[in-house]
Amino acid sequence: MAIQKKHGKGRLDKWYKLAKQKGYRARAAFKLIQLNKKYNFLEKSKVLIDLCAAPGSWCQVAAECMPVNSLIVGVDLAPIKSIPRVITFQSDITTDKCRATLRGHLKTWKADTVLHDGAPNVGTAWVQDAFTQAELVLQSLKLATEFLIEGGTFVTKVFRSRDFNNLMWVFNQLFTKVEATKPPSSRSVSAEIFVVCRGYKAPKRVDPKFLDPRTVFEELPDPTPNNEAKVFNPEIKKRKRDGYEEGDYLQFKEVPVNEFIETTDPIQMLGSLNRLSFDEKKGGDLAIAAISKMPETTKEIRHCCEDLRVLGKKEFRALLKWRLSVREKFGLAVKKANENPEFTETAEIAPMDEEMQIEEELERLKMKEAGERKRSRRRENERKQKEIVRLQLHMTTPTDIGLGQDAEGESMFALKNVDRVGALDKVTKGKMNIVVEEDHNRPRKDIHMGDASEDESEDEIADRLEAELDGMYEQYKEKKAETDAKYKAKKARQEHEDGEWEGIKSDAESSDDEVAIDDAASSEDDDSEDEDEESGPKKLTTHLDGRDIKGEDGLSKKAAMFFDQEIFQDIAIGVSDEEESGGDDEGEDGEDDEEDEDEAGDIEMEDHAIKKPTKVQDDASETGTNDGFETEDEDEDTGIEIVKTQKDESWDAEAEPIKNGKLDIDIITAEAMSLAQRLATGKSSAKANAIDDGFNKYSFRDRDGLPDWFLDDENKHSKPNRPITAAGAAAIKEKLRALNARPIKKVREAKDRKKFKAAQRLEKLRKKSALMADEEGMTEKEKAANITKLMAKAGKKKPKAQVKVVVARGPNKGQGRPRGVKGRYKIVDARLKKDVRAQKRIAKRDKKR
Ligand SMILES: C[S@@+](CC[C@H](N)C(=O)[O-])C[C@H]1O[C@@H](n2cnc3c(N)ncnc32)[C@H](O)[C@@H]1O
Repeated sequence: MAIQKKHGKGRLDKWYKLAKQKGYRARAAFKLIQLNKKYNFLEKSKVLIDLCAAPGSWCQVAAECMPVNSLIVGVDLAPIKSIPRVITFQSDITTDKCRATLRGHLKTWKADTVLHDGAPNVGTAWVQDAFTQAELVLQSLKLATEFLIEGGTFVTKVFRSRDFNNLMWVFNQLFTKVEATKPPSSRSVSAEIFVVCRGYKAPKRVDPKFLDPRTVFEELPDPTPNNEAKVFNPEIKKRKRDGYEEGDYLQFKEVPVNEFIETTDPIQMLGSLNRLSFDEKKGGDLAIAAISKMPETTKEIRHCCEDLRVLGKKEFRALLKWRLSVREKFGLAVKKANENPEFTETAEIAPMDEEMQIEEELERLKMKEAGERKRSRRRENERKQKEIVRLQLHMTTPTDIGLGQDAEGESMFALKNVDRVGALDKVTKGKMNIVVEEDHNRPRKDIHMGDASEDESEDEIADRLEAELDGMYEQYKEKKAETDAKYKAKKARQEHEDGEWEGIKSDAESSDDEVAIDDAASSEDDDSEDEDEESGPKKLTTHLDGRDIKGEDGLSKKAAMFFDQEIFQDIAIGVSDEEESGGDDEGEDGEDDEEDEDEAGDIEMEDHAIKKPTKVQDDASETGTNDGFETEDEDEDTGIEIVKTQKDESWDAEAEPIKNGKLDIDIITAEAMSLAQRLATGKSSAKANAIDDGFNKYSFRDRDGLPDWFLDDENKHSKPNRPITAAGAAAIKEKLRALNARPIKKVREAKDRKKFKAAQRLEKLRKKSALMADEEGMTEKEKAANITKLMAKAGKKKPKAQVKVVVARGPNKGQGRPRGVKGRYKIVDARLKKDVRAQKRIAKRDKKR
């Protein structure tokens, strides 16, 4: 049974083995070691409390890392075998008795660090367990607030559950720096995460609500970005599960259109139905037939009735107007006020105009919709919780569920993720109070990104949705960067090349769940409020604006920078100029940034890059190092890479690229090689054709104002298909073969070392000869003979020191230098020596035969 359990969680992993080797009582030791490596809190601590310490591996680590004579106190429900330099006792950390015992041990001292690795036994009821664990965390925090010194550190394990954000918020209220991190030794399938809270603020009085699980983990009615701000709002009640109406299990709802005309609550109908049917068999035949024939019942109205769920404000308005006119024709009462009985009274007193009426109706619709959204969110949360349970049972992996890493598709389209962005960012930075203020003072659109605000115009809504989509895309990119090393590398390259990434990057970082958790505190929590105010959409706008900055020539900033390079000094840029210069200056700053090409006036080879002049590549092995050329990572999208040779200082766009019948440019893709070969034929038609080819559907794409996600997607899939000739492919193959044939770096370095040593020896020799030449007591002949001797000696290889082979014998064999052996020696096994000799003998005998 025990063995099974060990295998069950993959316990016999490297950390388990390492813990065994090092004598730690649990593999958990490495979690603390790794946390301490990152944050260095143990070395600075003199007093430490380890809550939930059994079997005691954290205490062992603390005893190793903390200064001698430190006080370490460990407590657990389970007994802890004694550990040198550590005081341990058995108690429940949620009890007063435990508190009193701790006080007894610490006397008047304060703890520099409080550790908590407590976990109730995680079984099948994971959701319940997670909650109890969260309660344990709060309990340990309570003890920490009592025993920690100002500036002290609290390290706790937390499970990534729905209470996680609430806990983070509380930590942020009590500590200056809070970071959540998962040490490498923590199993990836485990939902545990460690939160390191540094700089205890030691407030005079801690609001008991901060430490009361009932308030902290209270379920929120509306998981909008600022929901955590309402954690302590006593008015918030638990969410009610309403589910489907009794007996109503149909999701698609349809009623005959005449019911809509007759109803007194049309808004309710529009909000809850999917379709208004004109099918005469389904409703009052006559009424429907009459409605159908009316001129007011236009094609558009019929179309709107087909699917109410996809309608917008405008269509609803049209339907309501149409209903009124049909009612009028039927001689039914047409109330100017909202016909909902709820509002009838008000209508009589102060009749609203139609516009206001519609607005109000729409508002109600919106509220209803919001309710539905909430319900679907709740269903989604429940699904995730089930997934977590499945995860605990090893039926799934964390990436399958939304634990900070939604599946790609989900993260792209789950609007709620965007909602969380700002909230979590602010939660982790402890700025919830600021959010609350903003909530009061600002229009809702800044905060409730997911819900439409009443005052928003259609344009504003569109803008907001666009910004949300941009935000989601940034988030998606961040997540992708976390999991996809290739993507990360590409992004890093982009960042390196393009300072414009900065804004987006920080924005996205702050918007990412995981990143926010891991990096929140490290990214300096002192961010000013102003920075907080500049949330998502604003920064995104900055980014877009930044990209649109035009250079003097009307080029984009990036293109302008590119053409600022020396090699373009003499080249006039633009379509006409290009023609003037014979069409040779077709390069441009390729990579992925096709958007620049139009602005730069470069009409061709959009993916191709002309690199800044660098040195020749050829005699790299000669020089012994690869400093003969600049190493550039090849981007998958890069086309041509033209490297200016050292000799050819006068390289310019018009220089002849063919020398001795060979292309004197460094081309790294088959497409580019094919094109270059075509051009290198020197035929004017080839050049003209190449230019003509440049005028294709990809050349003049208008990308102004298009969102990043769209452009990135387009860049990925919509690119010109350039022909590759057999000769072009062969040339590239040959190039690569030659490149591969070059000695590897290590060999070149070894050769270099050899050369360097030879030069050193020569220098020594030169000095000695000079001394000898100056010596007075020697004849010239003697001097010459001596110098020749010196030179001969220097040229000789030093004989390799003999290695004495010693057979290991006796009880102490293999321990220390054998007696009577001087110089280099090698201990061999007697058996091995005999075997080797026997083999040699046999080989000799066979040879003789
Ligand atoms: C993961 S283990 C701790 C491992 C420990 N950090 C180490 O390095 O050896 C979790 C411990 O929490 C303890 N625990 C759970 N609830 C507790 C409570 N209310 N009071 C004290 N200890 C508790 C359990 O007894 C268990 O030994």
